Amino acid sequence: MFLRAKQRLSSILTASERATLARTMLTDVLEAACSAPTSKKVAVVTSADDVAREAARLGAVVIDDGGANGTNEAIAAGLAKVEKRGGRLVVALPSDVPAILGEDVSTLLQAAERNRVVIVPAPRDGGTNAVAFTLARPLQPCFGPDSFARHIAAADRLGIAPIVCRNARIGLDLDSPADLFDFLDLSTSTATDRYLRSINLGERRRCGFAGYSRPIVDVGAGNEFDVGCAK
Ligand SMILES: Nc1nc2c(ncn2[C@@H]2O[C@H](COP(=O)(O)OP(=O)(O)OP(=O)(O)O)[C@@H](O)[C@H]2O)c(=O)[nH]1
Ligand SMILES: O=C(O)[C@H](O)COP(=O)(O)O
Repeated sequence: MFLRAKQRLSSILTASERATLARTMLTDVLEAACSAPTSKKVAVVTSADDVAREAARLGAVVIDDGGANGTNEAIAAGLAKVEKRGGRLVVALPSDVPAILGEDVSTLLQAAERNRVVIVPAPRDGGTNAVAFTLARPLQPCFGPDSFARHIAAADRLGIAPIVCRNARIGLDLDSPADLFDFLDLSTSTATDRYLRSINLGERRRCGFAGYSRPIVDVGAGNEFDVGCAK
């Protein structure tokens, strides 16, 4: 439910602004996923009616996650239904990475086609912002604290050396005020950028959120490739 989303932004956004941001980010992520030349179908996994309505309006298939408790249960519910409908290759994305481009989704699908498991790290917190894999050898979703390391271990359990795709657009999930400012600095042509500027977020930055510094978590060496940032 959009109104329950993005609680970590409560210090800088009102409840209504957080709900609008969540809905707007979903629009950007779905637009990118639907525009990816190699993606066949886009599904949104949710049990929230407002999210389901918005996803359907944006042309996505809606999969009811049966009230899943958290990302991992939701992804598992979604994968089960995608497989039943004949799905073969999937990219699992959160809805809070609005800088993502259609070509990024295609890159993940093509890499998963070749290598069977692709992991996109969230460099700021050791998390994971996307995984792609074949349903013949599905990767266990391990989202949560230190999920990047846990996804690497899950690929290892499959006997697969995953591709680590370090993509600055997908790697920026909007959880904190600093993430919002970093996102605005990308100056993307997204609905999320237009929305954040429409509520003068930059002004709030000047009123006391300046000077944010952020540690970068080293995701370690490996079978990696870098994708540049959006402009
Ligand atoms: N279907 C489903 N998706 C989820 C769930 N939890 C997280 N997600 C997805 O994962 C993304 C990233 O999760 P979070 O960063 O924790 O998003 P959030 O819960 O709105 O953020 P906070 O309230 O600040 O923790 C969300 O934008 C959703 O797309 C869930 O319980 N069910
Ligand atoms: O690794 C994860 O679970 C994702 O990056 C989401 O993490 P977050 O809840 O901190 O956004």
